[in-house]
Amino acid sequence: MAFRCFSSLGAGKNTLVFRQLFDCVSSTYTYLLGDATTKKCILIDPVLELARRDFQLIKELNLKLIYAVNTHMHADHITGSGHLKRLSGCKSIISKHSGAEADILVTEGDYIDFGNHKLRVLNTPGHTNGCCTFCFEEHGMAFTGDALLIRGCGRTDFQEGDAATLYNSVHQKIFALPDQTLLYPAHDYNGLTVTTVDEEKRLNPRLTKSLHDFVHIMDNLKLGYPKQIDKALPANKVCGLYNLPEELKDGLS
Ligand SMILES: N[C@@H](CCC(=O)N[C@@H](CSS)C(=O)NCC(=O)O)C(=O)O
Ligand SMILES: [Fe+2]
Repeated sequence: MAFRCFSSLGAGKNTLVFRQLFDCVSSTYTYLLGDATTKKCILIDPVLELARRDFQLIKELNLKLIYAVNTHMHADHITGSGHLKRLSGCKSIISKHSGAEADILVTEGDYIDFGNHKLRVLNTPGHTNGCCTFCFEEHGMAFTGDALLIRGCGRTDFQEGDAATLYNSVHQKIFALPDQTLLYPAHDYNGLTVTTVDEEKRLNPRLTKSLHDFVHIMDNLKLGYPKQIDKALPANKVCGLYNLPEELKDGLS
């Protein structure tokens, strides 16, 4: 399977290991965040079919995976969390409002620690009830899941989607972050990799509108359902290990 990989070190802090990884099938970004000093690392939004790729990279970088974190219960792909738990012994994390099982359930104000670094959890519902944005204040970064996409946002026509709730989440939580905050989404369908709070406040074609107009836009997107939704939702409710396709069961034990 082909995939793109982008990598960089965090500005001015040589203890951060950061990789943006991509799944071409679902256009999902997986983020590897590691602490070079303690070797502890986490993955945000891993994809089942690429869990071995991610684990191999972690081993090559001499890191130890401690958490597989999901920004929400994904509808378009099966999370790699369950497989990574088996491969590495890490723990899974998701919002307590997601309706999904995980080893650790988080909510607003909680922190996800990895070595000398930590992410602050913001609840940003609207695409789903359990959508979180993870703020990495030390490096001016935030991982927005499907709440905010680059020049777009998560759809609100299934799971517990609610356009007004999403609008308020973005305006009150994500747009309240410093303007230069780098925003990393869970997907991009146009080849873009990162944006900023300032860019989206000025240029997002949906979220620059009034609440009324935003709701109208979201009610009329007319998107096709994600191709993998029927297998992804039941699997992701239990960390990705339910009803796995036969070909993916090989090598999991
Ligand atoms: N074609 C893809 C699904 C695309 C899609 O619905 N993406 C979601 C995020 S994954 S739940 C979304 O919210 N999109 C918003 C948009 O404006 O595109 C597939 O078949 O998997
Ligand atoms: Fe989603």
